[in-house]
Formats: sequence, C-alpha cells, structure tokens
Amino acid sequence: MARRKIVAGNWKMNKTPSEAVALINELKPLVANDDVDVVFCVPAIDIIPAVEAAEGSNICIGAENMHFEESGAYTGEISPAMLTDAGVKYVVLGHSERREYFAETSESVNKKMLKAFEHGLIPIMCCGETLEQREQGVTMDFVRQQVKVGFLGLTAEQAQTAVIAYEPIWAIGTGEVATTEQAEEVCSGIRACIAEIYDEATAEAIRIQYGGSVSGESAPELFAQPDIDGGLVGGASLKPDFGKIVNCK
Ligand SMILES: O=C(CO)COP(=O)(O)O
Repeated sequence: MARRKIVAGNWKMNKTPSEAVALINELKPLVANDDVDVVFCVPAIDIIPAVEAAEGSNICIGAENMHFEESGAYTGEISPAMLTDAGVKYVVLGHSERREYFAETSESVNKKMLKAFEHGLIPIMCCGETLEQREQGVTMDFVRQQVKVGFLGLTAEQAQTAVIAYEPIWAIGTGEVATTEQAEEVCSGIRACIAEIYDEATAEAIRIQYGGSVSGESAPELFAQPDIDGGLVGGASLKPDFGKIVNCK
C-alpha cells in the first residue's frame, strides 16, 4: 500500500496567538488537499487558538515538544495530556534545536516517544547529522543510532504509525538544502534500519520526511524520491510557499 504523504510545518518560536490565527486563516485555502496529511506544529501558547482556527479544515495541529512525565513539578513544561485535551494530534520530538539548546538526548526522546503513544499522539521524531559528522563519513552510523535509541521499546504497530523526520543540521535554516541524492540515501538507510529492528512491513509503513530548507522549488524533486514521504518545513511553513509545498506533484 502506498504511503500517504505528510507535510508538516514547524513554526519554532514564531507567531503570537493572534498572529497564529491570522496565518492559519491565510494558509487554510492554500493547503486544502485531501491526499496529504497537513500538520502545523505551533508554539504551545498558540495551540488552543490554532486548533480553533483550523476547525473544519484539513489542517491538524501539532506541538513542538512535550514532557515525558504525566504531570508534576516540572516548571514551564507541557504534559502529553495537556496536548491531547487541547486537540493536538502530532508532536515533534527530538528536534536538533532541542537537542542542542535544551540538552535533549536520544534517551529522553525515547521516553517521550513511549509516552506520546500512551496518549495516542503521533510523534514526528527528528534525527540528522552535523556538517562535521557528514564530512567524517559517519552520517548513517549516527542517524541509525538516533533511530535505534529513539524507538527502544516501541511495538511494530506503534512504529508503523510514527513519523521520522531526517533533518541534516547543516541544512536547517541555512538555505542549503541537501541534494536529492543525499536526502534519499539517508531516508532509505533509515527505512532499512527500521526493517532491521522490526520487519519489512513496518519499514514499508513508516513515514519518513526530509527537513532542511525545503521550499516550493525544492519540494517536488525531494518528495518524488521513493523513501521520502513528505517534509518537515521550518521557514517556508510561515509563508504562502507552504501551499506550494503541500500541493507539489
Ligand atoms: O528545522 C526545520 C524543520 O523542523 C527546518 O527548518 P528550515 O525549513 O527553516 O530549514
């Protein structure tokens, strides 16, 4: 069965609640497409107005992070139940910016992956190498390790519904998009890794996105690759260009 494409915007730390509503209203008609899963991952404070603004459209709202505990003394954090109660369907986990600036590790990402599934949230787990790692030729080893640890303890059934976003760190926000060959090579390697951990059926089902300077111009070729099932889009998800990315053929 063909995998359904999934195009997600990662707004990062952009847009106030009122700006979020305005942007969703602006982009709603541009991203209307029932053949693709369209997700807007927004800052925590934007979630409730974003869910309301997206109601009746094909847009699902995602979060950019969550804590791995149910509740408790974790000042400033957001729990999985808070997300689901607010109408969130997806959650980005282990983005390289969180790994770099907020000390996230593959182990903490794994705890979050397990907790997300307990709450029926679909995780979009990010992985990807630095420029230095690419130059040293260790990209695939590094990404495989991120995936293996991130997926520890997940059942095949859970793994099949998870989304992995391959985001080479050197391509994020730099305007330097990976070549189609580089992106496909790693995404197919990730799929092979899932087949090793689980089985072919799980590898065939899991959706793998590419992220890193995706634009309306670069998306068609990237998304046409056999192992790339859509994208996780930063900067361009805040603009009408996101409509082109969602609708690219
Ligand atoms: O980090 C990204 C999405 O999570 C990619 O960001 P850009 O599309 O701005 O490069």
